[in-house]
Amino acid sequence: MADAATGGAHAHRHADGVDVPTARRLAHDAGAARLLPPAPLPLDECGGTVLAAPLVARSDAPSVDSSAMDGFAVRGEGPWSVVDRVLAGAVARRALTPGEAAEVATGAPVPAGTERVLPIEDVTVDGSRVALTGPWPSRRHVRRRGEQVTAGTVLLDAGVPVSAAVLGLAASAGADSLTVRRRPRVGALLTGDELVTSGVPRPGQVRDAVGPLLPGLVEHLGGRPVEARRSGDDARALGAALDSLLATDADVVVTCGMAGAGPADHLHAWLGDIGASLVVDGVAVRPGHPQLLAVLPDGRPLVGLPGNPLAAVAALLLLLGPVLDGMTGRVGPPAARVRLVGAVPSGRPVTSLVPVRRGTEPGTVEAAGPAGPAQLWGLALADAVAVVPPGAGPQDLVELLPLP
Ligand SMILES: Nc1nc2c(c(=O)[nH]1)N[C@H]1C(S)=C(S)[C@@H](COP(=O)(O)OP(=O)(O)OC[C@H]3O[C@@H](n4cnc5c(N)ncnc54)[C@H](O)[C@@H]3O)O[C@H]1N2
Ligand code: MOO
Repeated sequence: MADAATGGAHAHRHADGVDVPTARRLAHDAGAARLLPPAPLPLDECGGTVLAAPLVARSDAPSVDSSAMDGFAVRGEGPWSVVDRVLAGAVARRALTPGEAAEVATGAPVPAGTERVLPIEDVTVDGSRVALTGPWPSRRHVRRRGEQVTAGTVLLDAGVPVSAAVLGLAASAGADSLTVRRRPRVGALLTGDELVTSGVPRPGQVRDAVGPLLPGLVEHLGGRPVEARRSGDDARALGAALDSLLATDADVVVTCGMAGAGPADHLHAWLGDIGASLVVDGVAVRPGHPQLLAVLPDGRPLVGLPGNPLAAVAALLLLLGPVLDGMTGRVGPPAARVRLVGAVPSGRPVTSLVPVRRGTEPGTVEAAGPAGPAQLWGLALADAVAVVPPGAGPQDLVELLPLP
C-alpha cells in the first residue's frame, strides 16, 4: 500500500485488513451515514426501491362480504327461488329473505342475509328455482368483510424492498403511491491500460470482464448503475477520471483495479491527496483481500474493487451491498445458512468466498465450479456465494449471499 494514502486514513489495519463481519458493518455504517431522503413515488415507479414508511392497509380486505365461489348465495332451507344476479363489479339489489337465492360470481358482494354460497357444481337450476343436489357442502364459501386484513393493519415495515409482490399487495391495500428510498446511483470507473472491451485479447491485454457484470450486480444489490467510465493507469489519468466521475450525481463511486500496492496502483495516493477517509483498507478474505472503502470529503462512499474479476465480485458483495443497504435503510431477510459439501476450504485462517449451487442432499450446497480470483466460470454456474469463516470445518453451516 502506498504510504501517501495513510494521510487521511483512519482504518485500523493489520496484515490482511479487517475481518469480514467488521468490513460489512463498517460498510453498512458508511451507507447509513448517507441515508437517502424518503420520498413519495407513484406505485408504478416504486419497483426496486425500499419502503421508507410502513405499508398500511387503507381498507378492509375483502371490503365487503363476498363470494368465494361461482354459484348461488342462499338463505334458509332449499329449494330457493332466484331473485337476483350479482356478477363482478355489481352489488345486490336487495337483501335475501329465507328461501331466496342470488346467482353470484367469485369475488362479487353477496346480498345481505346470505348464509352460504352453494357452488354451481353442487346445485341444479330449473328456471328460477335452484336446489342442492347432494348434502350441504361443509364450507360456507363466504369471505367476510375484513377477514384477510382490517383497515389500519401494518402490512409491511419500513426497510422492506419493493418487490413485484409488494407492488401487488400495496395496490390491494388501496395505495396509489408509496414513501420510499430510491435506488442509490452508482458510478463506476474501470482502470487498466491492459483492458480491451471486445474480441480476444492480444498478449499483454486483458478482456474487461468486470464492466459487463457490474450493471446486473449493482442492480441486484439495490443500486442503479449510472455511469461506467474507463481510465488508463497513470496517476493523472486516474485523478482526472475520478474528478469527472465525482462531478456527476452518482451517490456512490465504484472503482475497479488499483486496489493493491503495485507500481501502477495510484488509488490510495489519490484518496490520500484529496483527504478521503479510508474506512476499510483490505479485508481478511479470499479472494478479494485488497478491497477498500473510503468516504470522500463530500461524504460519498467509494468502494474500491480489486482488479481480479472474482475478487471484484467479492468486494461488491461484501462492501457495496451493505453500503447500499445502509443508504436505503433496507432490511434484508435473515441470512440463509446451509452446509457446504464436497471439496471445500476448511480450517483456513481467513474467510473464503465460494461460488456455490444447490447440492443434491437437501439443505446443502456444493462448489459450483472453478473459482480462482481471476476466474468467473464457477460464479457463472453458481446461485449464491458461500461465506466460509476462518477455521470452519466441513460440518459447519455457512452463510449464503444470493446472486442474481
Ligand atoms: N505484491 C502483491 N501483489 C498482489 C497482491 C498482494 O497482496 N501483494 N494481491 C493480489 C490480489 S489478491 C489482487 S486481487 C490483485 C489486486 O489488484 P489491483 O486491484 O491492484 O488491480 P490490478 O493490478 O489493476 O489488476 C489485477 C489483475 O486484474 C486484472 N483486471 C483488472 N481489471 C480488470 C477487469 N475489468 N476485467 C478483467 N480483469 C481485470 C488485471 O489485468 C490484473 O491481471 O493484486 C494481486 N497482486
Ligand atoms: O483478491 Mo485477489 O483476487 O484474492 O487474488
